[in-house]
Amino acid sequence: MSTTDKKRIIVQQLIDRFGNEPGIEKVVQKSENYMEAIRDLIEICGDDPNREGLEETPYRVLKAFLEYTEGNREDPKQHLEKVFAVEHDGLIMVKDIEFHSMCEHHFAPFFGVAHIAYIPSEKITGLSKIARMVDGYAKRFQVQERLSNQIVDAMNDVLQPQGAMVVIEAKHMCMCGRGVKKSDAMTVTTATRGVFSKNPDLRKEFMSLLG
Ligand SMILES: Nc1nc2c(ncn2[C@@H]2O[C@H](COP(=O)(O)OP(=O)(O)OP(=O)(O)O)[C@@H](O)[C@H]2O)c(=O)[nH]1
Ligand SMILES: [Zn+2]
Repeated sequence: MSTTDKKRIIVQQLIDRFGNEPGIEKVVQKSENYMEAIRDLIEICGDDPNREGLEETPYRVLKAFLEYTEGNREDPKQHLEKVFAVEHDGLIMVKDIEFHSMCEHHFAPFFGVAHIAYIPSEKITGLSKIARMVDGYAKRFQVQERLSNQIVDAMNDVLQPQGAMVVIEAKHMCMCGRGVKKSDAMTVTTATRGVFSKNPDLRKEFMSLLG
């Protein structure tokens, strides 16, 4: 495939993602600048952007970044808005929700699992919708703490439960092959709202359900 064909594909992908919003030309221009910058980066790193394996890399990288940041182009709370009225007074937990995110400091992936629990008031939502909401916040340039808070706030704002809690366990690639190089380090964050903030027994129940 020729370079022109590949550029056309990227432009088409941009149009698919951004629609015909005013500003699309600007996005396309910035994308071209960015792809030139990636070629410069390859040179700065001491390699040849024209060699076969790297020739298409600027396009691949742009495509990959559009995918990593898909969540910027949606409001993840909307997934939760399809609610049901079911009487349930106990804890509802979805655990081991796999996610992949992107460290905003190094543009290195961080990934792991989110465990989410809530005690409803009147509204409950579909279980898969909770996982979709997690993806929407993960697919952005993130830090783990903000991801935890955005998830628990979405649960709290849309479902208005008695309380909600999230625990995230993740591995940060920026701490593995570079920098401090601690490949076994796992980062655990928690965020609580409502009754989970006030009641240590509920937090214990959450933790015991995690096993
Ligand atoms: N709190 C928090 N820190 C993060 C997260 N992801 C990456 N970091 C940290 O962000 C920090 C950025 O530190 P800087 O000193 O500005 O960057 P750096 O020189 O590349 O740091 P090193 O990684 O220590 O080499 C590092 O300590 C990372 O471990 C995250 O999700 N939450
Ligand atoms: Zn990082």
